[in-house]
Amino acid sequence: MAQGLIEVERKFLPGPGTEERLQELGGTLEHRVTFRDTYYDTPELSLMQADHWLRRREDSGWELKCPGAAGVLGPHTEYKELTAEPAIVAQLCKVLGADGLGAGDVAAMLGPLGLQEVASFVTKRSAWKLVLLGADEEEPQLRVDLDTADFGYAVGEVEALVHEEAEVPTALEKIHRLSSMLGVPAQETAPAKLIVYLQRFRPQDYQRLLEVNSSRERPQETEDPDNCLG
Ligand SMILES: Cc1ncc(C[n+]2csc(CCOP(=O)(O)OP(=O)(O)OP(=O)(O)O)c2C)c(N)n1
Ligand SMILES: [Mg+2]
Repeated sequence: MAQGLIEVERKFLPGPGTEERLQELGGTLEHRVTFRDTYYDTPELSLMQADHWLRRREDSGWELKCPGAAGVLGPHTEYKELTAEPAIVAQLCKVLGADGLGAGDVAAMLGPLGLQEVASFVTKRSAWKLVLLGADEEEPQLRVDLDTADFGYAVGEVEALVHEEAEVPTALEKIHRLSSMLGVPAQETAPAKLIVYLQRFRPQDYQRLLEVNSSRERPQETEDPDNCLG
């Protein structure tokens, strides 16, 4: 993946007819894949509390999701995805206030930054792609992932990857249009697999995150010092 793409997505609860509906809408199944994600944070969950999400996906490496301009306002989310290890380490140092601690690959920095495993689970995913009828061929196609985690939670996401903030409104319009064609209720949101994992297996951590989220306000025009856009 190119460095620093912006992932705009909306999660939903899939039903038994979701795959059939995707086919009716002209969607094609790209692949079915199984992977393990392991998430890392400090014991106080400093990254998650700052809306940063560090994980290693088996066979594809490290990724850090950092908040984009829209954050988690509304039924969609917007995150910048860092996959180059030097960029991930630099952002981790910035968020954790460890500037000057050094550089290195992510694995080598886990100990010095006090990061440890907080969750690990396997996901079975069917990955679909779809171009909405009438859409300009230059415009990004949509992806729909239908995931089932090994602890029994199923969630779908309609997603677009864009290069610039200016492309986000168009992507969002398409995401909402496709979600509605899939029968997703306008205001429906579904929690991420990791959030459900924490709720079930690390309830104290989950509670800690809830408290931060309920007190966090992310007005769209306010600059966030930890934002990794730009
Ligand atoms: C309502 C709400 N949703 C998401 C978040 C942020 N968040 C929670 S966990 C989390 C990290 C996991 O993101 P997710 O999209 O669930 O991962 P996955 O679909 O497996 O990976 P992909 O293949 O798409 O890269 C985020 C960003 C939040 N703070 N609040
Ligand atoms: Mg996702």
